[in-house]
Amino acid sequence: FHSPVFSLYRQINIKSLVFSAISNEEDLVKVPKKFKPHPFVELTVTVESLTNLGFGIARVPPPATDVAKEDLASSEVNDKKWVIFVPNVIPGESVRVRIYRNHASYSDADLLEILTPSPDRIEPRCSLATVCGGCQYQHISIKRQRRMKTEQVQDMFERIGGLKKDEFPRVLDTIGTDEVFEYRSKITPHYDAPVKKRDKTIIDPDAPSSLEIGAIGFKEKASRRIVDVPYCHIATPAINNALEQIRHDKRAEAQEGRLKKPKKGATLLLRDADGIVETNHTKYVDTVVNGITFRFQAGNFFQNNPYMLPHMVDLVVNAATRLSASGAKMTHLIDCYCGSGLFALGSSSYFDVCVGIEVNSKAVEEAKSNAALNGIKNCDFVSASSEEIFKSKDPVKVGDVDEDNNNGPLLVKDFPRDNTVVVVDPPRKGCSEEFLEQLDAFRPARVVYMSCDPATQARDTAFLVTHGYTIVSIQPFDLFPQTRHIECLAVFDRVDNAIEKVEEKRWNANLSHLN
Ligand SMILES: C[S@@+](CC[C@H](N)C(=O)[O-])C[C@H]1O[C@@H](n2cnc3c(N)ncnc32)[C@H](O)[C@@H]1O
Repeated sequence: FHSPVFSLYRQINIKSLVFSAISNEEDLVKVPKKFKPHPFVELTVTVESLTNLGFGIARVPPPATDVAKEDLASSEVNDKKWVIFVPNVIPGESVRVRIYRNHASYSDADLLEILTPSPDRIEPRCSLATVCGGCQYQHISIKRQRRMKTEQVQDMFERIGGLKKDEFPRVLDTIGTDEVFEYRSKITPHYDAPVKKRDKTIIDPDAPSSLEIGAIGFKEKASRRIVDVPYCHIATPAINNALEQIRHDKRAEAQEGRLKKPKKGATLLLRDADGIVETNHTKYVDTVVNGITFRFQAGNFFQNNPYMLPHMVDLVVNAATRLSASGAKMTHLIDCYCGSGLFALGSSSYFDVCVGIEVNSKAVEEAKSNAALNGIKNCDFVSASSEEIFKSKDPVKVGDVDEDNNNGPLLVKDFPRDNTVVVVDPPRKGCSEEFLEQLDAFRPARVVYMSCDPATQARDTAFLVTHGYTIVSIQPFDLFPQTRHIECLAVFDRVDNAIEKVEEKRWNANLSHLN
């Protein structure tokens, strides 16, 4: 197993550097030294779970000098156990590892040997899988990958969302398509600053030298170094067909002195839109999702798994269009963080009015053009931060409202809240408190929350639940098989009289505190 960092150290005789070599957990308990495994120590550990970055978590107990052996099982000692992160493992596996870096409260280790492999361990398809940071789970069966994703979401809603298991519906099984390789429609390989390559046959030191690009690929696991990736197994075949030529052309540009920024590294773009691979960020590409054509700049945000994408839109539409608990029909949709209009346009035929808001003005232009391109007249898009949506004094401009309901300008804050769904799909950092407070002040009948980071989604869930929303469903899905990434859709319905109920709960809590 390749070691990402400290490979130089590893070339030295490691054993000779370890002054108190510890061979396994049992020995560690006996070693009379200050607890913190020394770098280069080899240990046998059992993997308990995975971090959200896909590393295995193992813990070793403090040595016997710190704690009596009979107390080792106590929960207090459990808290004192030293945490070790190991790549390329599966919970339940017993593995042999070597520490290579100590942090204040945990260590990073290399995987040396798998002693008890998990029944879910499989041979990775890619020969770079243990090194390349692009995939974390190629050694795990897809069934187990998806089960782990469900468990991780459940854990985050309990731990970060502060919810008790019986206080919210069980997280649904992670769904995904059969395309678990060759699905990714955008990759962005990097290379570091090119180095000078001198022709060794020329003796003159001032003779011109050409530039040479080293690895072109993705960052190594737990390192900033780039791994050369000539073929990416999760990228679409069209991307892999183009990749060889693009790598060759870039290297030729460097050698012939044609690079635009010869002293810098760079990131390349390969965007596959329905089989055509675009490498220019500003060129427009077309892709069709559920019968709607989306035209956007190749470098702009667009969901990267065309196989899962139609299902993702269907999930949002199904959640958004259900009747409310009191039987009300949803007629108005607000798509916050709307990008080039995926959810607003994808849902538009089920609603009277849809409005999207997006901070990237280029994406808003695209969303408006996409509405026109598809003959959709009931959608408007606003270029502003989502925090502004309920403050907006600009009337919503949609064909049907202007022509048929000539009742004056329609502002978003005046949407009928009992018939309004707010879809949110924020970046990884989730929604700001300012946005959530406005959402709470508007109090739509339903919130449909799409997230690429269930940790921040769980945090925002805590806000919604304490502000009178109930969780209808939590559905993770596998947008990026073989990787640690989890996409998750959580649906919330407003509980009528919730404010009174929340106040009542707070009041009771205060009373019980007094008792
Ligand atoms: C995860 S993407 C979702 C885009 C779109 N829903 C889709 O699926 O194609 C998040 C989007 O939020 C936008 N964004 C980030 N912060 C924002 C903010 N404060 N207000 C509005 N949009 C924001 C980004 O530009 C990006 O387009």
